Amino acid sequence: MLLVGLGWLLLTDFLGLLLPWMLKVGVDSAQQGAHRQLLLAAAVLLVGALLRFGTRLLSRFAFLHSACRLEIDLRRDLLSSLLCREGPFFDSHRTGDLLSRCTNDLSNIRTMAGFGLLILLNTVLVYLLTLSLLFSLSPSLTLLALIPYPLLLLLVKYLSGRLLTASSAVQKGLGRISEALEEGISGHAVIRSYSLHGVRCDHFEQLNGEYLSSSLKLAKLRALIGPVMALIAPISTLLILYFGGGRVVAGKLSLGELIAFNAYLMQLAMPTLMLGWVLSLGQRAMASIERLRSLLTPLPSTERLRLAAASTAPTVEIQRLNFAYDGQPVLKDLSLTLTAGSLTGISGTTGSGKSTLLQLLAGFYPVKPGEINIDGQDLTTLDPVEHRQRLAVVPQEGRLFSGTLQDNLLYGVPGADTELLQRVADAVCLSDEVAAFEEGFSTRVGEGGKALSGGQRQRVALGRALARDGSLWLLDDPFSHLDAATARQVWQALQPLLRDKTVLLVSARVSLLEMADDIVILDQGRVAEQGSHVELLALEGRYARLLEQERLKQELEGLA
Ligand SMILES: Nc1ncnc2c1ncn2[C@@H]1O[C@H](COP(=O)(O)OP(=O)(O)OP(=O)(O)O)[C@@H](O)[C@H]1O
Repeated sequence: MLLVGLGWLLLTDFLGLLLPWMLKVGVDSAQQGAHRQLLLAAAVLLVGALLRFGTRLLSRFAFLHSACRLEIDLRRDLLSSLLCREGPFFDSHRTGDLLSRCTNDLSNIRTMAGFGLLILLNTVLVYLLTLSLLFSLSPSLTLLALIPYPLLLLLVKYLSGRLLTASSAVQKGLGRISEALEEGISGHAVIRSYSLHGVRCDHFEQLNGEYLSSSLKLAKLRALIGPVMALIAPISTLLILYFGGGRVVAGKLSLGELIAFNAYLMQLAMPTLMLGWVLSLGQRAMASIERLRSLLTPLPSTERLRLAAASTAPTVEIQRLNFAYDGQPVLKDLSLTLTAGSLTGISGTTGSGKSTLLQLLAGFYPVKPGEINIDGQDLTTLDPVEHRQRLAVVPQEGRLFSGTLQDNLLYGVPGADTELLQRVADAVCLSDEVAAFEEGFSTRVGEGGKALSGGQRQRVALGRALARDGSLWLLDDPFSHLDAATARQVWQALQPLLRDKTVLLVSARVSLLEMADDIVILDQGRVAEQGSHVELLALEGRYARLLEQERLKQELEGLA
């Protein structure tokens, strides 16, 4: 597409050369009283102008078309690259900033790749073609006309550095504004309930102020470029008028040639002016490319093992697992074995590292070689995509996606039949509520599932995992939003379906762990107690206390 555009551009610029030449022929013919030649020159001029209109249109369309395709390709690569990133990446990048890169930065690159590139190539072509014609008309006059141009080059060099710095500052500011907007909109309920409307607006005002001052700085620089460059054309014209006029008087140059010379020189003026604009555009695009480069850099690929039998329940061995966020230790020397097809329950104090353990098993954060083995294979050597294909993960806040209940329940198995949908809904005790919705499974859940209750959201997230039918289940407190009776009912309905799976269930409600083959109580990243329900009761330790507390709480709630 670019090559086609370049072809049309070349034709446009060739036709551009014809026009001043016809002016020369016309003026010289008029001076000699050759009426027919004058008419012919005028006719060629008219046809040339019309043709140029067409070729210019086609060249622009081709360049803009290719830029749009580039933007689409880059956006697709960006999303695909973002979705491959692990937990640490998302911990260190803000959503608003990432959104700004996927919108504002891409738009800067598209503008440069479309109009910017068109103007740049046009400038090069016009300069090459026009200069060769100018030289053929009068080499000495051409050299005179070019006197101011080295000044232009120096100016371009000086301004480009300053423009790049100013553009980066503007784009960073835009990233901060997007971030504040994103947080303001998604956190609107908290902001209003804490009456922080004024505070947030003041903060936004401050960010806007910073953005304004960096934008003004950039605008001043950009405003300066055009007028400074516009000075160059008149200097050249002045020199040509004085020295060229002298030659016409001396009879060394025809009037037509002087007029054509000046017209060609004028043709250089526009691209020269546009060069300033392209320069600032180019610097903005360079700053954007820099911001996108880190996101688009492919992750280092290591030779990963293919899974032997991903569909059978695996045995997971955790050996002396240590993990820290930013140097802050969370899991310390943790060792645990989940035998194939067993149910392991985990409870413990808040912040003891339960969710972290699940995230590590899902491969969201890197672990050291040998710390986690699945079916005897080191997790760090496994193909992450294949590893995740056997997972059924229910995170603490099971995020739903805009769409219908059906879309969400079958999210992991698009295109599955409605029979599966009904089975899944039955298994997570959601069928009665779905039947009560006017539109049944076609009910829209709203952004993030906000049209559903917390308990319904959790059951949809459970159903989504069930439909996926993984062999390693990682459940992170999936019943926390359900009342004790419903939680027990859902868990009892679910258990028979998980019989041949390896399941790790984190639950703050220890009573749900009674049926587990192995129960682990975590405390500050270490195993505080481990055993079966009977063994831990006999121990009369933390587990027994937690169970008793829960029983008393339920009795009190019952009395109330
Ligand atoms: N992405 C993160 N970046 C930095 N620190 C984190 C991150 N996620 C968790 N932590 C910290 O790690 C510790 C363990 O958190 P984790 O969520 O694993 O605990 P938990 O046992 O699941 O807690 P809860 O029962 O409250 O859900 C906490 O101190 C928490 O502040």
